[in-house]
Amino acid sequence: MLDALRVLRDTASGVDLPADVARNASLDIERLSGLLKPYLVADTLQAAGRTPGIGGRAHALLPMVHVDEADDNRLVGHVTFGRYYLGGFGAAHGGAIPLMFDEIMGRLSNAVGRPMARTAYLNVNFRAITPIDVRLRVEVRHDREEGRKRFLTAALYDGETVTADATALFITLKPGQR
Ligand SMILES: CCCCC/C=C\C/C=C\C/C=C\C/C=C\CCCC(=O)SCCNC(=O)CCNC(=O)[C@H](O)C(C)(C)COP(=O)(O)OP(=O)(O)OC[C@H]1O[C@@H](n2cnc3c(N)ncnc32)[C@H](O)[C@@H]1OP(=O)(O)O
Repeated sequence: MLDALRVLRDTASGVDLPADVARNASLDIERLSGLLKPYLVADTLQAAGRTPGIGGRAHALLPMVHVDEADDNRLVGHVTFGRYYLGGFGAAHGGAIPLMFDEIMGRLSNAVGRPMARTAYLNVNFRAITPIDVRLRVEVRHDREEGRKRFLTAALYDGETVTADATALFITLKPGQR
């Protein structure tokens, strides 16, 4: 369902509709919302964002990063920002890129049984335009750990060009910390 929703999101972002088609589409989307509403649950029970086995953690907002290689301290994956993430002139929105970094760096930070950590900072440099609808490579490194602090770095590549890179600090939550 989320795959279909992603396709809808990209398609809806890319069209310019006549009014009658827009009205009919709105009615269909409202009908779908009505179909799902009886299944709303507490946020601690929802599938979205809490299902690691499903692409993008089943989180509808997240760009889908496919992991190609990973070990305890390094991850290589690929991502394609669809039309939904367009900022302008063929480039991904500058907010979508930190979103992707936070997610994939967070995933490596929390991997291999490391206890849950939260992002304390995420610094992103935009080095070149990040094109939409192009398969990009993302590389993440877990560089070092100092007590509760985990330092990670990441870069996003279009071919050999680094389009953005990031440094992040994740802090391990204390027992009982929410
Ligand atoms: C949203 C959570 C998602 C969870 C998903 C759940 C289930 C899904 C299943 C699997 C998950 C798999 C992957 C997850 C993928 C992505 C994860 C995304 C993560 C996020 O997107 S998460 C949301 C954004 N994030 C926040 O919402 C943080 C708000 N904030 C806080 O919750 C606190 O702020 C906290 C806990 C960070 C620290 O608070 P604290 O009280 O525990 O610790 P304290 O402040 O003492 O800091 C200890 C030492 O870190 C230094 N320090 C702290 N902050 C610093 C900074 N900014 N710069 C430089 N140094 C800093 C201090 O200076 C001190 O250093 P020292 O010990 O040397 O004095």
